[in-house]
Amino acid sequence: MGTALIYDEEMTNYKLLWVDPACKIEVPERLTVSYEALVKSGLADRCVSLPVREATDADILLVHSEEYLEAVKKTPYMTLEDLMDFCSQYGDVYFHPNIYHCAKLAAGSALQLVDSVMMGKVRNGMALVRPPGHHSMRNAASGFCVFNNVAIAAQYAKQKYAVERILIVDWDIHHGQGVQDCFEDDPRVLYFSWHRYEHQKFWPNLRDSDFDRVGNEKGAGFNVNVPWNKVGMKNSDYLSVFCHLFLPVAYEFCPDLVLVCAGFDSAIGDPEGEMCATPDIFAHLTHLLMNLAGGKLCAVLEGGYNLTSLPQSVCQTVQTLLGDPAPRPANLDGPCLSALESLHCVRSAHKKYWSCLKHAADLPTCEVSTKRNKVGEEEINEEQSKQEPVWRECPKTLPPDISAAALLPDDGICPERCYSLKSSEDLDPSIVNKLKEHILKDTEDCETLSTLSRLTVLIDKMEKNEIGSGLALVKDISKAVICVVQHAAAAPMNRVLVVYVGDGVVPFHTNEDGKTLVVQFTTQKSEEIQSKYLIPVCLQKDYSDIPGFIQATLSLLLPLGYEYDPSLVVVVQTSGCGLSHNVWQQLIGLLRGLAQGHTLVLMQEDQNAYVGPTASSLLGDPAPPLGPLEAPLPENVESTEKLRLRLKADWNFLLTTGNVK
Ligand SMILES: NCCCNCCCCCC(=O)CS
Ligand SMILES: [Zn+2]
Repeated sequence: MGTALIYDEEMTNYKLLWVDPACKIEVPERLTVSYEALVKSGLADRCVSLPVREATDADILLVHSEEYLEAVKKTPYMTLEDLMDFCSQYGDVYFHPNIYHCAKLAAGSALQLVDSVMMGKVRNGMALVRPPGHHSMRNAASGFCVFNNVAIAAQYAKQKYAVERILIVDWDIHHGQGVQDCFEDDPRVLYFSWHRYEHQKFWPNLRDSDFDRVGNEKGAGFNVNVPWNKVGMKNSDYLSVFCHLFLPVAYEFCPDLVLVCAGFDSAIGDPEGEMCATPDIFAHLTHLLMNLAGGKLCAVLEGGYNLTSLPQSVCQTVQTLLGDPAPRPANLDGPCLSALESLHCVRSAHKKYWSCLKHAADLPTCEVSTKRNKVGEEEINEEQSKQEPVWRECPKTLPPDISAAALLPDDGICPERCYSLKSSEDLDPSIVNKLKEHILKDTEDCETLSTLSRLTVLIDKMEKNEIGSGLALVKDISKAVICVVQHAAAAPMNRVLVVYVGDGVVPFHTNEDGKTLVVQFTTQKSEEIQSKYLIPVCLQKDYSDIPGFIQATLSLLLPLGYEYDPSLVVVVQTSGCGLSHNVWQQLIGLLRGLAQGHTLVLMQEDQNAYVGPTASSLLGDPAPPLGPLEAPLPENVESTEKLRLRLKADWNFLLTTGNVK
């Protein structure tokens, strides 16, 4: 199934007709540069182009009042001074004779996305629209927004498709107070928003945007606000909030549909956001949401005012929706202190509503710590913040010709869409000799020889990005792991993350050079941590505690993986670990966001039941939903938390609170 793209140049046919400094950044070129970038990069052609449509009165009345709609209907016939007068009753928004028409198209585009995703015509999609929507209220326009496109889409999905649970992720740099207002007592709509706040000094300057606004009555817990109290937030800050807050809560909620208020004023260079996250981060944010709701994701453009970073961010988002692997994230150095304080506050405000946060630290006793700068927190000095920010544009990556290769026993059936690495591949004698002297000293059995040499061929092709990912069923998994790790780690720049699922001794020791990082999910009690690079995640009894496994994956494995930033991810499943296919697919799907999607899965020969599910995830198919998650086993929460507290001295991404001590 494909990715929908909705765009119509009619939505560029309105603009600011008078002088208003607060509104001058919202220009038609925002849409044209974004769409042109999609065309130029070839991404538009890979999408399913859907036509726009006008939202009807009934659609708009799902969120807005009749009197507001009637008032907006009059604007096409207003004179210039009437229009200016009409705007003065609202904040930071302008009207134009054609904006009502465009606002109906913007809202209608979001509905087109919902229809095509819910009817299974496409897997996901993006709508490039203006005017944006997330600030507009039931009775008022606000912040360049006329109708609340995403809120209308959510109400529409509930009404027309009886969708039980909808997640709205608002990564725009402003708080979508219109969305919050619409759903704050609705437990069927979970709203995530981060936003520049600066202790209420930033627009829209609302007390209701702070972390303690968690929703009302039945909706308590279903409104999650992450205030950024400083500018200059970076990729690490955004990823930390996803790993330690948004994703654990989203997986517990288990939405049937994900809507994204895709504003890109949270990217570097934007005059409103003044943040430092680079456009490629949106590939990761999109990727991390794509294994929710069976991949049903509708992204609707909100803000984004830097005409260079906006198109780059839009391309990163659409390319990921199409299934291309995300680029390796550049220099992640961990969350800043201010971000950690915000994260700490939000997690403690929500710990009573979400079992995945039950263990979260309580608010710091001196609540003031979120109100003033911590001593020593470096201030972005004045002239530095005055300079025009520059960033390296992410190199255009074409997806590899072969997305996934399978290395199976000769009688194995290669899953469709997978390339089969047959044993007929002529064995390169140099590889064979190297293997003989290094690994296969004694045994001469040619089957192992053939398997191992094909594995090294596979790794070389992945390194050259000729093949994206691979799966192999092998007889002797220890030998295979040793061979793969040695071969992959040999190249100087390479780093290999080995995710070991199942008991048994890891068949090689990780030396302190950091070339390999092993994270082992095991049911055996772990003694002290041997090394920074061999991390035993101990899950009690078996792997039946799915919430516990997911919690460890999201808040331990993923942050470690992002900080380690491997060039290859090797996932090893030893037999009998009994992980359910769906959980296994979530694990593979999430890990695919690392190493530019270069994931190699090694399994014992007797596990060909996992071949299909593994291939599906390696090919970028969304993993099936797990269903709403119960509370993880207390002993698993405890052991994972203890491990995190022990490791956070070495790994910044494991921090979740401001008191970094
Ligand atoms: N009144 C002082 C100037 C503040 N500027 C606010 C502009 C609204 C931004 C809305 C937006 O970007 C939608 S995503
Ligand atoms: Zn915005």
